[in-house]
Amino acid sequence: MSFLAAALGDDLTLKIHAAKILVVGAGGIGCELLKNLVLSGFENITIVDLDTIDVSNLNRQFLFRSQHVGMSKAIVAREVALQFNPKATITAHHENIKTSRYSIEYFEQFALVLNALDNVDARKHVNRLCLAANVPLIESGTTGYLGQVSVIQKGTTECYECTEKATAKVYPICTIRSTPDKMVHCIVWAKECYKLLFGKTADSMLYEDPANEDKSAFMDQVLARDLPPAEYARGVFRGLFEDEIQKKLDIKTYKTATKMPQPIVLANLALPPAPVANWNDRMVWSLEAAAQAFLDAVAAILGSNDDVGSLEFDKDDVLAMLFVAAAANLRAHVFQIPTESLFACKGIAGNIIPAIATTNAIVAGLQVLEAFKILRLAAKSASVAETCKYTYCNRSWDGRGVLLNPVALSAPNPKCFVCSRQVLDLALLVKGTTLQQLVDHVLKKRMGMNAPTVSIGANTIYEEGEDAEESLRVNLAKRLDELPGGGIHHDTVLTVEDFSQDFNSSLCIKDWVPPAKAEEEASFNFLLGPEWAKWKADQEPKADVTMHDDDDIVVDDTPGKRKTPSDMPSPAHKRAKH
Ligand SMILES: Nc1ncnc2c1ncn2[C@@H]1O[C@H](COP(=O)(O)OP(=O)(O)OP(=O)(O)O)[C@@H](O)[C@H]1O
Ligand SMILES: [Zn+2]
Repeated sequence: MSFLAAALGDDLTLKIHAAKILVVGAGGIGCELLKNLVLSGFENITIVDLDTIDVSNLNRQFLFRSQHVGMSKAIVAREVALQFNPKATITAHHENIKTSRYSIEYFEQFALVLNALDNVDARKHVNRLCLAANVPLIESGTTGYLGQVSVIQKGTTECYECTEKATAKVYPICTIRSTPDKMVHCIVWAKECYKLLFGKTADSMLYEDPANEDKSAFMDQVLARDLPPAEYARGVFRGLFEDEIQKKLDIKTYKTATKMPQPIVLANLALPPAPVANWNDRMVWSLEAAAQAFLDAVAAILGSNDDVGSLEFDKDDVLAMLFVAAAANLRAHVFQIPTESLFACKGIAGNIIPAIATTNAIVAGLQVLEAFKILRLAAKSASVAETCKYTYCNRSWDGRGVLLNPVALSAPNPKCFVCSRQVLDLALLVKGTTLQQLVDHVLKKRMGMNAPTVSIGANTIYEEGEDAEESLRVNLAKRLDELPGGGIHHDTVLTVEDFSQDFNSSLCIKDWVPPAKAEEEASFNFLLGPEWAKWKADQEPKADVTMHDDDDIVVDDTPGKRKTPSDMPSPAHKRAKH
């Protein structure tokens, strides 16, 4: 430590010892970061992580060993890091950083916050709390060989939400529903199938009105929920992989296809006796094994889960993954697409890019260097924006022969609805939208709010959080135009607030009829801010413009890690629902 003190100087060394810092996340980056911080002389650290240690973490989260599997990441990370410097005070919390106890006042006690997270949602939340508490935030992320570190300070630098974090992939809906030609299409379909059978059925892209005479052949089997699980599983199998495919062949849906789909006749399969769940997950199943896995998974999910009807796919849920891998493989058999192992399916389903320990180590090291710069500044007149850098790791040497690229931090985006509090246009079909959809899809999922309050003028129509008025929940089921206080119409300005994040914004509603096709009826479309501006600009008459992506869907398979600029699709790419 004395060499370090000589290198850093007494002044900075003292500041490092005294600084109270918060680390959010004790995963791949967090373990490296905590180790670095302790070895750099930081002695007052709080670490928060909601997760427990999984065996798959051990290859890169070096504070953890096999005896720790199942234990809290934050608590084990604390115990192991203390061994590097027993004098340090490390406080560990096995909790979600979004819980109300981590309030703005809580954040105010820290000199610095360092993020080591893996999802955009938690990053947005910490971003808002750091802005509200006026504490500098050192943000980080890695995706395979790519990684970046940036520093956020209220009012002087870009915040985490000044630029759109656009990572969702877009697939044409007809490819998913009718003409898959890659395993990823089958997996997207299988995830929708999971929602159809075990989640919110009507929200699935595969759902069709049971009263519709032309509905797909599988709908009746899907809705026959009072059958015993094993019988139900066989019925759904026949509906999805035999009857529906045969029906489409009969009505010549595939007459121009180069490869004709082949229905799978369950009665003709010699199913293996052993349960497939015990097999090696790197093996590619035979058709019979995939069929058995499908039947087992459906029966097991129905038999073991009280939440059927509201389940959401999670790649780490063994039964959910078994179902998706089996359903995707069966569909791949039907469409003569090369099949994949459960392990490979999990990679595609979770959109996993393998984490690279070295990238995590580089990024965690860069975070500590930025922390040194911020502490050095404390008493001086220079600002974070002038001194700190946004640094990204390239995949290979760039034209100048560098792997690590430090660039100046950008100024706040004056159009940012978070740090510049701009009014945003929100276009949606007013008479086709409920308050619940607005709250779930726009306010929470898209705008990153945790406990939203919604008001029209002085009328609060909905609120969440501590002391929230429960009676307002009845408004969730109402259509926007039927809400109290005259309802929401074209050009109504809504105030949306989250007191826990010191966040507020105004949304100017634009009544918009999405040019949805029949397949899209079940999904909820909206355009927010720049997307609406682009939509309007695209409507201006132009010579010879081909609208090619009418029937695209956005597949929510966001890997959750922030990407480097070169890797980021443009915001317009994010929701190409034209
Ligand atoms: N809201 C949150 N509150 C606290 N910790 C969080 C929150 N969201 C994510 N984390 C933690 O951030 C860490 C991110 O680490 P990392 O990217 O290595 O993910 P992982 O879950 O360990 O690995 P993988 O996703 O590859 O299985 C995880 O330990 C995760 O539990
Ligand atoms: Zn911003």
